[in-house]
Amino acid sequence: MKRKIYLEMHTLAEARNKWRRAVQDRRTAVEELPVISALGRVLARPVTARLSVPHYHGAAMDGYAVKASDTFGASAVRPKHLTIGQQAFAVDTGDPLPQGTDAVIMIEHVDPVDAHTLEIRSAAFPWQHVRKVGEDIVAGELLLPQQHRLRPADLGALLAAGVSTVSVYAKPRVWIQPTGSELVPAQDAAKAAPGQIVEFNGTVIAAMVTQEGGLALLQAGIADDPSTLRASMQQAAASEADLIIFNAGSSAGSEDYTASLVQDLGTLLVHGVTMMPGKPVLLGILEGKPFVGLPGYPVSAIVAFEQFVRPLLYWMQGLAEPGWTTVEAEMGRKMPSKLGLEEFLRVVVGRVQDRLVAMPLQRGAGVITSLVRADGLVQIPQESEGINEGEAVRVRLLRAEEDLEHTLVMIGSHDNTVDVMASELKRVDSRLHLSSSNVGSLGGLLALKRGQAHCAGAHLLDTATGDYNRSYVERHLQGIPVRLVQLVRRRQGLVVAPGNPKKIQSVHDLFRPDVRFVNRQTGSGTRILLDYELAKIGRSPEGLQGYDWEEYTHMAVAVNVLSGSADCGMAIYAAAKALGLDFVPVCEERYDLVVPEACWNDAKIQALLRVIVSERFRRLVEAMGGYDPSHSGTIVGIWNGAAWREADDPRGD
Ligand SMILES: Nc1nc2c(c(=O)[nH]1)N[C@H]1C(S)=C(S)[C@@H](COP(=O)(O)OP(=O)(O)OC[C@H]3O[C@@H](n4cnc5c(N)ncnc54)[C@H](O)[C@@H]3O)O[C@H]1N2
Ligand code: MOO
Repeated sequence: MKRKIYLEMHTLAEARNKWRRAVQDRRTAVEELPVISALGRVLARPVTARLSVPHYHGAAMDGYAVKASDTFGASAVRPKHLTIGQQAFAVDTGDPLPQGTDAVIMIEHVDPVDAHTLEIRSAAFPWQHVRKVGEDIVAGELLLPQQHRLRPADLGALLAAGVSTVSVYAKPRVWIQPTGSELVPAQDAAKAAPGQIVEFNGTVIAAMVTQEGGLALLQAGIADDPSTLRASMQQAAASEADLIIFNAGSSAGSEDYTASLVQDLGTLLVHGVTMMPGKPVLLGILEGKPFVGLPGYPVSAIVAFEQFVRPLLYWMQGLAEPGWTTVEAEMGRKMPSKLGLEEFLRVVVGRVQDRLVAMPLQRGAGVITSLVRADGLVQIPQESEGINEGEAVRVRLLRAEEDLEHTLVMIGSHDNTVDVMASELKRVDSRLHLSSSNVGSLGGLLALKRGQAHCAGAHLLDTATGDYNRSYVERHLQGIPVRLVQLVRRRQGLVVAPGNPKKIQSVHDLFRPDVRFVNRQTGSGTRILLDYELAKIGRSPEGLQGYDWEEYTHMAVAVNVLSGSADCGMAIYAAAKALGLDFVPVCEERYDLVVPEACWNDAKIQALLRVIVSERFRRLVEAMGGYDPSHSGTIVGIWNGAAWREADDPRGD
């Protein structure tokens, strides 16, 4: 089969219009359902009431049923007497009115004179405290229109009106076919070899189908060779499914045959939309059934689903596509975007000092956790070259709007203890949510300067003093009062092969001719730390084998040690632990929370401070290894915007 490159690309608006024109009028079959199992379903026909409700005149209060005309003239000065059993009949709420009565007097408003007589001090008006026939529902009236989605109260009205079954649109049945020879089932995740990928998009897509009212028919992954794909497409087309989704194999790769097959077996409407993520999405009709090829990258698949599958699931049940909840926020960082591509940016959102701030997360379409962590999505129109820092943007929320009030925005350098903080905050108050965006330590300080975060995480070593963060605060936060709160001390050291075969004990050993080192990139905190350690022993990097070999992450350093390419490298303990390597501690660095004075009394910050001084937090952090939390929560400096004031009271007040 010939390799298929995109047909002409469509803009998102064009593609959505074309799709709407092609499939908007499709409806699923109509089925008859018992009312008790019809919650959330959409009526295919109007429903009229079979019975009136109530179907008899009934008492609306506990008391006595009377004929109103018998009570006329009663007053406080001229009370009237009624004979029980002849003029007044005891009734409870809901009882039918005895023959000849037309009103109820509440029990509180009658005075018994004797066993047979009541005294009343005011007249009853006709139909007082009576639920008349048909007060609620009149037999034959329209109870609910068609295309109405049933809610709990609707079910009650239907049953009361004598309607026990309803005609509803069948849930759209959605065939979901993950494709790719590299896929392995999730239960074999631990056995996946390089090049093999755990199949999870199928589950994500099925969950979205369920959430939007469809019925997911999730298939096991299949190899993406043309004959297997063709056979499974034919099977899907012949099935009971109303809509077919194939996942992956949508782009231009040599194994991406889906587009050609759809063209072969049906009609290809769209292949390629100027959106990101989701560009290679494919729309067509396969033997009369709508067909959507969702891209393989998980974020692309989700974004494309929202644009093309979600509306169809509603149309198929006769509903318009519902809108999204959006809020206006201020963009925390400049985000350039490609002209001609509609971009969907994942952001964290929180209210900082009365402004809603949106901070972008990772952009990669393969990063599923960017959607796990995101509070919202910002759509950058294709005619825009990006968003400037401080610009107002519309954010489509992925969480409830009121959650934003309980979101603590943390910006700066990431560390594993931040995750412990986040989960502990939730434990003490399930509403509290820590949203963090990793922009590096310095980026965090700059965000504080712009008032865009409740706190920042920083570990900036001043090589002149050996102290952390202070000189950087002095330089970058002039006029912005902040407090430095120690979060943890974190161990940095030499990652070595298991058993430390080269007996590397300290940075002195890095100069041995039999030791090959792997370094971190210039400007990284760890590189600054190494240089600092070398300076402390009076050595220049000269003669250190591998000093110029730069890797960009702690894990990349550790991987080189694991593979034997290097004998050691400098990294945090967690990186060594993750790969089962040994670790020779070299020094500890301080990781601080930088909290603006303006946020200090914010309830979320106070909750965070309580968490990090807790015994439980210390235990959890200690258990991870490589951390010293013994001074967590200590205020290590109070900066008034121009000068430092020392503080050793752990809570500062
Ligand atoms: N030369 C070009 N290459 C690519 C283009 C392009 O225009 N020209 N487009 C890129 C874009 S944009 C996207 S998005 C991806 C889409 O790729 P496919 O739809 O063809 O999917 P695969 O290549 O098979 O898979 C990509 C990637 O997705 C993950 N994946 C796939 N299936 C699953 C699954 N069931 N569960 C979890 N994860 C899955 C996996 O990481 C694959 O590696 O193409 C670019 N390439
Ligand atoms: O457009 Mo692809 O869907 O980003 O990665």
